Amino acid sequence: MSVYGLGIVWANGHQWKELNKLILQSQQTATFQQNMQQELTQEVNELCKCFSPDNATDPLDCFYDSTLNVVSIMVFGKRFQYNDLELNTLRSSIKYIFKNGQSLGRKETFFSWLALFTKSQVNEVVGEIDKLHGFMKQKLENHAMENNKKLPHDLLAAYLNLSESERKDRALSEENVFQAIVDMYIAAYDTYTATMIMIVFYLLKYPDVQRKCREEIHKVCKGKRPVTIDDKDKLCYVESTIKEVLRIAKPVVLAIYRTIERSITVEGYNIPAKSIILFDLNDPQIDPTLWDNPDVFDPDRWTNPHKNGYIPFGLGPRRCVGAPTIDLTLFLMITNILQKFELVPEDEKNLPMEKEWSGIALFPKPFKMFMKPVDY
Ligand code: HEM
Repeated sequence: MSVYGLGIVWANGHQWKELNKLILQSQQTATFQQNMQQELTQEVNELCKCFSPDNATDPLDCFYDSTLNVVSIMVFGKRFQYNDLELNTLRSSIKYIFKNGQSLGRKETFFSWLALFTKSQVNEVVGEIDKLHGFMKQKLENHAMENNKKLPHDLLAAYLNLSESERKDRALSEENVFQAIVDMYIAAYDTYTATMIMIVFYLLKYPDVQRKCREEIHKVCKGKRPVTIDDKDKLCYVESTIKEVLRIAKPVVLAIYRTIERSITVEGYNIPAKSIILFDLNDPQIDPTLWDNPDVFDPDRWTNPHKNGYIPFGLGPRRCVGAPTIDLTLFLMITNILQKFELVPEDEKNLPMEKEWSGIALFPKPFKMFMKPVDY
């Protein structure tokens, strides 16, 4: 199988536009959001079972599995059980590709990558991608049999809902869509995991912020009902806390690189055509001309909405294609965890602010934590 030029991340022009439209549209239906909410409620319950009130646990592995499940809900409409065979297959393939072949789709990087790896290693990555395409094909066939075309609540259903002629377009061929799905898993793997872990880290580091979040949740969601999408506007302090972590901790620092077609001049510097541009998403988020005391973690700063300088998901047409859902997902995951559990660090004196760079995202240094049930 050749994977050159397939998928969304390394595509341009018509192919990129069509895949971007399909993925964004699939997230916009009310049925998508309802299904997301339903599946995430289960996801939170299962994720919390990985933790205990008495034994401290490192959250990393569970959070990686949870990331795979978030993308699986978006794509297939369903999460997997943590011990499910299908999740094991997905995990091992994504991990392998992530470690060994992130830039496989791009020809020039593919060749420099080839120089570093033997032919059999290259074949192995392509083999893993091939396996994933087979997995997607099976899922697509199952979806077609389930006949849920009328109310699509995931990407595969939205794809099946396209007309015959739309699917004849090469940009929306099965193998292109399957590779875009692989791209989604790869794009989410470190970014979403690092973001969840970072939010939890700040809640451990700032127990007063955690307490205020929980108080707000209990006040708004009187009784034991789970937090829902409709509560989003009412839980302003939790929303502000999530935003403030994304601003100050910048789990994802760099946008994906772009090339420019024509030469341009920026502040007196000439940038020639075909230059590769990589911009730093962190800089505007801590720019003292845009933010008061930018180095201070202060969720209350969001009481006055900020328009400029907040770009954790990138900007422009190539902004993160998962962003509309991720905003919702982070909210539902964090609120539903905090509603039921107090997050307690194993050692509160050992939560250093230094971060570890994975090559894609910034993670806190490893830590362990307890989850203690709270009365509500
Ligand atoms: C909190 C979690 C996430 C953060 C902070 C994040 C951030 C980003 C950023 C900064 C970019 C580059 C944007 C640019 O170049 O301007 C990006 C691209 C992308 N993200 Fe995310 N992302 C997250 C989660 C996800 C998830 C869950 C998915 C998949 C479902 C996803 C799919 C993608 C894809 C496919 C691209 C490439 C888009 C393109 O090439 O047009 N991301 N993301």
